Amino acid sequence: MVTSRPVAVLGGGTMGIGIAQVAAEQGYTVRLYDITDDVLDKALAGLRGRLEKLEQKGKRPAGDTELVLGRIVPTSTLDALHDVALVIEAVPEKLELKRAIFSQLEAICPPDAVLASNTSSIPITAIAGGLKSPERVVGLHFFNPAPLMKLVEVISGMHTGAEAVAFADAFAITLGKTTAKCIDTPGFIVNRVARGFYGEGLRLVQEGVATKEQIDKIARLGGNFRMGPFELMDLIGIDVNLSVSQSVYHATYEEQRYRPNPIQERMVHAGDFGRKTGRGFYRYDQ
Ligand SMILES: C[C@H](O)CC(=O)SCCNC(=O)CCNC(=O)[C@H](O)C(C)(C)COP(=O)(O)OP(=O)(O)OC[C@H]1O[C@@H](n2cnc3c(N)ncnc32)[C@H](O)[C@@H]1OP(=O)(O)O
Ligand SMILES: NC(=O)c1ccc[n+]([C@@H]2O[C@H](COP(=O)([O-])OP(=O)(O)OC[C@H]3O[C@@H](n4cnc5c(N)ncnc54)[C@H](O)[C@@H]3O)[C@@H](O)[C@H]2O)c1
Repeated sequence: MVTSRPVAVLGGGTMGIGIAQVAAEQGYTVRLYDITDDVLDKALAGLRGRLEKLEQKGKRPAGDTELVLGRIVPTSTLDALHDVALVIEAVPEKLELKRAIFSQLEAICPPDAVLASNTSSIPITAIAGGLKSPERVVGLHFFNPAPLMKLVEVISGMHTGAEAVAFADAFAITLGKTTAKCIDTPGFIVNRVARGFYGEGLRLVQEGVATKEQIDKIARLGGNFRMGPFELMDLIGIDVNLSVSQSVYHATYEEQRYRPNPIQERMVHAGDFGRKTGRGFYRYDQ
């Protein structure tokens, strides 16, 4: 462990709950913040269900579920973050929302706390812009599902300090992750590389070349990907994926190869966000 003080995770959605889980598994006390107690209850009930299942299968030691959950303290007030050493923000991929939260964090958290964002694509420099101490803002980009994926990108914004990078990097390593340091470039590394995977899959469907089912199967069997692009977009969240596409597109001064696809936009309008809403490119039991 890099600190005995609590760490905070902001947002108990797809990513936040997974990050809270891995931190709690390594002994960190986690303050999990979300907007309502109801959202927090649902997030923790989902985590309990997943942990209990693994415990029943003998994949985790008896009593482990209670131990891990006991270290996650839910809160719907930001003031509860007054004693943390590190914040990992995982709220929706919207710049204005993130900026508003970071400005509150700066006033509430101890002056030495490192403020990290799990953003997929928003420049760390833009999240830190306007803060009094941008040197403590860093990107800590986990991958979905956070408990299983080994990589974490550690991103330096224009004014990120070496101490914040070192602390965030060391923290991720204590979670058993492999880190990749990178500068604040649109989509960082993985999301930049992956734009073609989703974008070309969507174009093939639009052109009537193949169905989403065929493309997913071919990607799995012919490319040895764990999931095809449509299965993966459903896992990530169509809303999140669209935001990432928009963000990379705008950050590259509208390079055509990154242009978001209207199929994604229509699905977001319809509320078909993928696994988390039960319907995306495929249907899921809720
Ligand atoms: C957009 C962002 O900025 C960046 C990103 O995150 S891009 C997305 C990166 N992620 C990927 O590419 C994921 C690719 N897919 C996969 O790795 C796998 O398909 C998968 C791990 C999601 C599911 O695995 P799969 O074998 O198909 O299904 P499943 O049998 O349900 O799960 C396998 C194991 O993972 C566990 N698991 C699945 N989802 C989990 C979750 N959310 N949390 C914890 N454990 C999970 C299951 O419990 C199961 O464990 P067991 O074998 O010990 O019983
Ligand atoms: N989904 C992915 O595959 C993935 C992977 C890596 C990084 N990310 C990034 O992580 C962040 C979160 O993504 P997600 O997929 O977990 O989103 P999500 O939609 O699943 O969850 C977002 C959570 O934030 C909460 N929230 C909304 N407004 C809030 C506020 N003002 N304060 C606190 N919480 C608030 C919501 O209630 C929800 O629980 C985004 O920046 C996203 O780009 C996502």
